[in-house]
Amino acid sequence: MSRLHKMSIQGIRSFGNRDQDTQVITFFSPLTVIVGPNGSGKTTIIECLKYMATGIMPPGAKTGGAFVHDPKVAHDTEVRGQIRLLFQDVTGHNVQVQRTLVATQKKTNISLRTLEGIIIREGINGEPIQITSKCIELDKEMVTAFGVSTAILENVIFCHQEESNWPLSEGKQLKTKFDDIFAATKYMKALELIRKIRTEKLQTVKISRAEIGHLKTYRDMLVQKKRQYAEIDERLQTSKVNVESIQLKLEPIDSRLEFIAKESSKMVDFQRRMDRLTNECEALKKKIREFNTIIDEPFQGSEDELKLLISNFQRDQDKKKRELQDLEAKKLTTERQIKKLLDKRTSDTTRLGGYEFEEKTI
Ligand SMILES: Nc1ncnc2c1ncn2[C@@H]1O[C@H](COP(=O)(O)OP(=O)(O)OP(=O)(O)O)[C@@H](O)[C@H]1O
Repeated sequence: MSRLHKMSIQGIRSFGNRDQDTQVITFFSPLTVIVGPNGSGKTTIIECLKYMATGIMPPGAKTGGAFVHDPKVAHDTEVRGQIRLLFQDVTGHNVQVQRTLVATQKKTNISLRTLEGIIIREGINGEPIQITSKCIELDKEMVTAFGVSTAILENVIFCHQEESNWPLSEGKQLKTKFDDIFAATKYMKALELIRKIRTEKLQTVKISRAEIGHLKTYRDMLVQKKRQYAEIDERLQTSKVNVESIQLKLEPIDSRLEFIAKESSKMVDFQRRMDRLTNECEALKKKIREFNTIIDEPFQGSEDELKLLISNFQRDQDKKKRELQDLEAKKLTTERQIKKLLDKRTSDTTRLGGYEFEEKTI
């Protein structure tokens, strides 16, 4: 449970803005009674507590600057109102908060501005940790520290005396207050949102169920495909083993086939040679037959004797060729001599003709 310890007020309503005007209120447990004559500042203390806890100023304070000590009363153009509160938060740690307001006297009115607040917390070892915080964040921090909602702080705990009769007000107003206090509006909105989200989620569930149905079919198909794949893979592995053993068996067959191919190629060459030789043989046989028709008396001797005979024949032929060549050379020489003699006879005949002509003319 949170608990108030002390609060100092300076420059708020009737509390002056000088240092010596600062008032410190110490709160007692379980009860603190604030007693004083009218206008002495009892309501101001409650307003200060409410402002510190919630950041909510009394009605009209923002526009008129009536919450801060009046600059006219202080005979100054600017008055700084400062409240400090020391309390124990719901976790049992001491927290010190400071909020500052500045009221400036303008020509016709007073303007009000809020300075950044300060929170000082106790660290793990009791050392103070200071955090400067923007007003809105400070308000949230205070709600957390007090462990009480803003609506309860505003309408129940620090309720302004002029508004304290709200439990006796009309039904609608009363409902609004209760809605505020119990944050019913938020709950209604939250419920509405939950219903909306539920509908959406139900729709999603419906779609998801349909998808699950499809996915189950796909999963079954996948399982079946996987099984088929495993079977095929197993068959493939067996086939691979078979292929390997067949390849091993094929190796000698391959080398045998290679050998056969080489032999076959040799055979083809041999066949070609044989064909060629057969043709040559046939041609020779034909020639022999032709020779046999020419030869009246076939040679009866051995091959060597024939070869010798042929060699002698050729030698005779060569000799005769040489004799023929000699004779032809002689013939040529004789022909040249004849030609010379004929030429000489022609010239002699011509000369003789000339002599005969001379003789006749003489
Ligand atoms: N802006 C201001 N500057 C200076 N003094 C102010 C300012 N606003 C209000 N006051 C003074 O503060 C006092 C009001 O104090 P408060 O209402 O807290 O007294 P109270 O003790 O609650 O009185 P009551 O018993 O009548 O409710 C008045 O005396 C008023 O003149």
